[in-house]
Amino acid sequence: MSVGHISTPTMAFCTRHVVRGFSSSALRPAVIKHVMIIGGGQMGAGIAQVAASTGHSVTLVDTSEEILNKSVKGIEGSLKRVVKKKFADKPEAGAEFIHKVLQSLSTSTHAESVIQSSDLVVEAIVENLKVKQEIFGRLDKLAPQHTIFASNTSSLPIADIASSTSRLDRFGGLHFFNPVPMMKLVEVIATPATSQETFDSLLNFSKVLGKTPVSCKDTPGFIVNRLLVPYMLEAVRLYERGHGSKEDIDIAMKLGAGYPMGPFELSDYVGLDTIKFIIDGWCEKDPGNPLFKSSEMLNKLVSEGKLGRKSGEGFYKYK
Ligand SMILES: CC(=O)CC(=O)SCCNC(=O)CCNC(=O)[C@H](O)C(C)(C)COP(=O)(O)OP(=O)(O)OC[C@H]1O[C@@H](n2cnc3c(N)ncnc32)[C@H](O)[C@@H]1OP(=O)(O)O
Ligand SMILES: NC(=O)C1=CN([C@@H]2O[C@H](COP(=O)(O)OP(=O)(O)OC[C@H]3O[C@@H](n4cnc5c(N)ncnc54)[C@H](O)[C@@H]3O)[C@@H](O)[C@H]2O)C=CC1
Repeated sequence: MSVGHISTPTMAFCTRHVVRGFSSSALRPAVIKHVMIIGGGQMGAGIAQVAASTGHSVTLVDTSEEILNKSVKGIEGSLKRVVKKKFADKPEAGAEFIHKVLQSLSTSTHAESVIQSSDLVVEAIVENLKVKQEIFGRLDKLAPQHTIFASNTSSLPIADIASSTSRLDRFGGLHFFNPVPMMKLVEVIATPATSQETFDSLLNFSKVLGKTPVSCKDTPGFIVNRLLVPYMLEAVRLYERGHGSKEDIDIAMKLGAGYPMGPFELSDYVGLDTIKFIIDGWCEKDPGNPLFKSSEMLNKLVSEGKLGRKSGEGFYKYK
């Protein structure tokens, strides 16, 4: 399926190679023009939208046309919200902007046929190490030398994901926040093997997207999730202990701590499956750490398919 027309792939490295191990005359961050985003869920669709809105040609990849149709519908809806503000007095310019963004966006169920023209691959599929390794390992064999790989993982070590490829110097983390069009932060993660040029390219790319990047080490949860996820789990445990209703806890953290969403609203927003993957993974690695203890309530909701907003029910019900 094609939403828009992809222009002829731009070989951003036609003048010089910029990654370690290449015959580069000068080491400079790469110019990233064509981006492949793998995973058209909440995060992948948001990243695709922002990248297509900032002059990149973008291909969004997922496993079925049905999912991709839904992703594109979501992007259209989000673009309308953006345009309502950005072009408040100029509806025609707003409509033209949406048209242009959608022209820069195409979709595919076959990453292999897109990889040759990709300067950057951003993976935003399910939070599962084996699945992420499998997809990167497969694409690594087909990707041009210059192509940079990045994962949007919330919690998995970037080095573990990268280990399925032969491009350790051209592999890093690009961790976006939900909802991507609104959240200004990107955590840029370097492993010990990530080259400076790759890291600089990822920093530059984040800035071109209009985001503020921060530099992170490849440690569990990087910065934000290392603080945020134990907080969300502690809220669930507080509720499990009967020390507050979820509604009161949410109100308390919004009005008492100035958070835009309470911990239960935020957990539903992020996705309970994602939170469970994160906490289970950390608990497995560091079982004695009380901050990484799971919750029976969370496990039960996930086992019942109550994953939060995306499934219609989590801690709360959504229509
Ligand atoms: C798990 C991980 O690995 C990392 C993570 O992502 S952790 C999660 C991080 N995210 C957060 O903490 C989000 C916290 N929540 C918020 O910041 C806000 O509640 C929110 C921005 C999501 C929504 O804001 P709100 O005031 O509650 O709701 P709402 O009035 O609908 O939206 C506010 C504005 O955002 C815009 N907006 C919200 N979602 C949008 C989207 N997906 N696309 C475009 N615009 C959007 C709305 O159009 C609205 O604009 P106006 O104010 O101009 O009308
Ligand atoms: N939900 C959140 O708030 C955040 C999530 N993340 C991370 O981003 C990633 C994606 O999360 P979400 O978008 O929330 O998940 P999601 O469940 O909304 O979307 C995942 C998408 O990946 C697709 N997918 C699964 N396997 C695939 C494959 N082999 N090839 C192509 N597509 C495949 C699924 O069909 C689905 O559309 C996870 O690693 C998560 O930890 C990062 C920041 C915030």
